[in-house]
Amino acid sequence: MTNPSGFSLTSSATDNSSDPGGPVAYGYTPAVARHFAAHPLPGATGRGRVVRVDRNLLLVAVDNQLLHLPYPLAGGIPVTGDWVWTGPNRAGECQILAVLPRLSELSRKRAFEDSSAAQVLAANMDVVGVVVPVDRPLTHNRLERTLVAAWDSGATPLVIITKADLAAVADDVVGKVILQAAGVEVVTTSAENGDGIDELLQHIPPGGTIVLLGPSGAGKSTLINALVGREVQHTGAVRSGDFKGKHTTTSRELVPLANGTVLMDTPGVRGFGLFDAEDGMEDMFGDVEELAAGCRFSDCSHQGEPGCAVQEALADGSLPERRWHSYLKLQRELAALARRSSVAAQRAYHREWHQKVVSAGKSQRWAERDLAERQDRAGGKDRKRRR
Ligand SMILES: Nc1nc2c(ncn2[C@@H]2O[C@H](COP(=O)(O)OP(=O)(O)OP(=O)(O)O)[C@@H](O)[C@H]2O)c(=O)[nH]1
Ligand SMILES: [Zn+2]
Repeated sequence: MTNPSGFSLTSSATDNSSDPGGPVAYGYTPAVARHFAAHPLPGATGRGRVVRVDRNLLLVAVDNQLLHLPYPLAGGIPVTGDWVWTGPNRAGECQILAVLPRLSELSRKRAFEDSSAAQVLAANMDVVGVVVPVDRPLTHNRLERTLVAAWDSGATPLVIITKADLAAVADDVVGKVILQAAGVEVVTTSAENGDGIDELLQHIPPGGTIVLLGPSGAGKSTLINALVGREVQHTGAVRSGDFKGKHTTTSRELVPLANGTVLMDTPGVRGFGLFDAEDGMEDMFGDVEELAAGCRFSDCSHQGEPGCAVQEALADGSLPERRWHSYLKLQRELAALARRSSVAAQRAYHREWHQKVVSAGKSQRWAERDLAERQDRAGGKDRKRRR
């Protein structure tokens, strides 16, 4: 195989038999290999992942090298985390040929933009870590809305409590956050004394990518340092197609961690706009709510009642249809979260009650029988399903 641009082509699109092909240190898992196989591209010879986005060039891990490559001429604008097909251009230089469909994405969407105008910030995260410091916990509402946005990205949210060593406040806050997290898993960490770091890593699937979101001062940088402290040194030199042989050290936004997972540390993503006072999610639909408050009936369902301000605004175009639909969608998601939250609260209550009974010296069996009887008395009909 010729190697005109000075780097080795270690895989081929047509050879998907044995070699893993892609940049394994950057999250190239068997699932990603299948994603490539499902989106073949004639002429593609390399499989890469965008490690950092700069103004003029993209830093891309291609197979087992890091390369600076120009933006592709067509086929979408890559963002950090994107999987790309690469191959030689006519001059024989490596270039990005196509961006694969994203498995998840975080995008910033301002209140009055429609979704096509949303700016994608990062792609293909598996876990969105919502960082909540014990010394300044989020309000219930804000945590819920952040979790909605995290679910919306297509990744799995994980609530990461930081600074748990601040004992005076920790227990109280941890308990509250677990209830508010509505069934989303919660890990408690302290970068100060190293607690919970291993547990956090275990919540990332093998080869998976995690990104951290959280307000300024939440402890993200400190947590990242604790995670990267175990970083595998990447030995491949960075080489640019334009400056052959010129080696440069470079910072990366995707950082391979020692256990094979990948940390995404993209400055623009960290705060994610969610926590900015001016365009916080909380304020996103203030105008819609104000509008709805002007309906003739206070319990207006906005579905055709007389004097409905929402229907009027939709009719005269002052409330765009799409915006009304996103408002309804967010309301539905919040309602679903609230339902899950109360189920989680019930489970937590039962667990706690069991523990109290057991620690009082009674058997678990007795506790369960008694619980079942209490539920029967309370009108529960599901006794048969109980063991
Ligand atoms: N006690 C304690 N303090 C911590 C811990 N982690 C971070 N801090 C402190 O919290 C403050 C903020 O931490 P950062 O890591 O800078 O927070 P950040 O989320 O990166 O903030 P931005 O860079 O503004 O987004 C610093 O003073 C840290 O020393 C911890 O585990 N325990
Ligand atoms: Zn109405």
